[in-house]
Amino acid sequence: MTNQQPWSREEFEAKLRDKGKYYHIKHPYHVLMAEGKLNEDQIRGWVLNRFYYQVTIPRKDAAIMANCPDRETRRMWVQRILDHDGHGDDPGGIEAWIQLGLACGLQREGITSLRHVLPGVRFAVDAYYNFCRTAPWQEAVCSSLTELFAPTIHKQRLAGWPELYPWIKPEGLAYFQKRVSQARRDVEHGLAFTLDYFGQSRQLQERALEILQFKLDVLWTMLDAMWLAYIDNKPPYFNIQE
Ligand SMILES: O=C(O)c1cc(C(=O)O)c2c(n1)C(=O)C(=O)c1cc(C(=O)O)[nH]c1-2
Repeated sequence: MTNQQPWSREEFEAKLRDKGKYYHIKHPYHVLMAEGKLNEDQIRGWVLNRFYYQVTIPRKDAAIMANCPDRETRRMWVQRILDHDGHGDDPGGIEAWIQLGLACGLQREGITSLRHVLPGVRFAVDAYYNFCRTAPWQEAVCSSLTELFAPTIHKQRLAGWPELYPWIKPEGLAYFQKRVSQARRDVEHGLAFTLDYFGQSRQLQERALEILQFKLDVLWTMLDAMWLAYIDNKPPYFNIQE
């Protein structure tokens, strides 16, 4: 418990943004990816595993809505579900991610079956889902704020991949293009809400930083599991003789 004065809105925002130094853009797996040093299987492994994150996002957003009695917030939040699941003529982000997989030479069924998802990735993503399902909805809103840092990583892939990974069909990159503006819009709402709600006391502000760190841990841990499996070639049970 702290009885200290809350940080000013600007100071609080700066502290949230400073968490960007722990974003998964800095993880060695992403660093290799951005340098064009991943082989085809390492890119495919990432796409297959990240698919579990993609399909879980609209489920966690639906859980947040179910917990949220505020109609105005729900009216904003529902857009996130539509972005990923699609609506009307828009096939949505999950389908766009499948198209990325196909552009990398994967089969649709291999992606959607989730059979290539590593246990460590599953546990990390499930931890995010369960947090959003069980935490107060205000905390769940705050946990989406890693999206503050997402446009940079999407733009990095859009700029780099065509030259670094010419074997990936360029139409597969449409997901990243879409997310640049969608993440900006999401974060405008999520950040304003967090600054207002968690800005009420120093204790709440510190809680917001803790929640953001938890989410950074989720993203980092997903890549740790992928590193062990696809860079070190030590997937679970690799040393067990049948
Ligand atoms: O490719 C990425 O590095 C990345 C990161 C994140 C993120 O920071 O959580 C998201 C996404 N992509 C993304 O595409 C996405 O739709 C998304 C939703 C959320 C969220 O927490 O609600 N994060 C992210």
